[in-house]
Amino acid sequence: MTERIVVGAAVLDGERLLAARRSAPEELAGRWELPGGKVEPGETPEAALVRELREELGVDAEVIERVPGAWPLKSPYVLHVWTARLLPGTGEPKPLEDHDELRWLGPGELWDVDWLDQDVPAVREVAARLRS
Ligand SMILES: Nc1nc2c([nH]c(=O)n2[C@H]2C[C@H](O)[C@@H](COP(=O)(O)OP(=O)(O)OP(=O)(O)O)O2)c(=O)[nH]1
Repeated sequence: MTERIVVGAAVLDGERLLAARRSAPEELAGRWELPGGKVEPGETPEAALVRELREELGVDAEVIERVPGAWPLKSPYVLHVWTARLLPGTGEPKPLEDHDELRWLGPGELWDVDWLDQDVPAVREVAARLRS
C-alpha cells in the first residue's frame, strides 16, 4: 500500500516545545503528541501542517524546517515532523479539536509528559536540535 504522511509540528517558542494531549481515539487518549494530522490528497505536507494547526489549535503558524527522519505509524501512515513557529499576534494555542490539554515544555521538561511511543524518537530528534 502507498505510504500516507502524517505531519507533526514541533511548534517552538524560543527553547519551549508545544505538546498536545490527545482526547481520542480511546487507544491514544491521554497520551501526548505533536499536533498535526493526515496530509490530504493534492496537499503539500507544509500546507497540511499549517491547516492542521489552524483547525486544531486556532493559530496561524509558519513552517521552519523538516526534522530528519520518518517514523512508522499504523500502516499505511508514516510520521514526518517539521519545526514551526507561531506568527506574531496569533495568540495562545487552544485545544479546539482532538486534544484536551496543551503544554509548553521548557528545557528540562521535554520528558515530563507521556509521549506516544512512536513520537519518542521524533521528540528526541527535536530535542537534539534545540540543544545545538
Ligand atoms: N497528529 C499526530 N498524529 C499522530 C502522531 N503520532 C501518531 O501516532 N499519530 C497518529 C494518530 C492518528 O492515528 C494519526 C493522525 O491522525 P489525526 O487524527 O491526527 O489526523 P487528522 O487530524 O487528519 O484527522 P482525521 O482524518 O482522522 O479526522 O497519526 C503525532 O505526533 N501527531
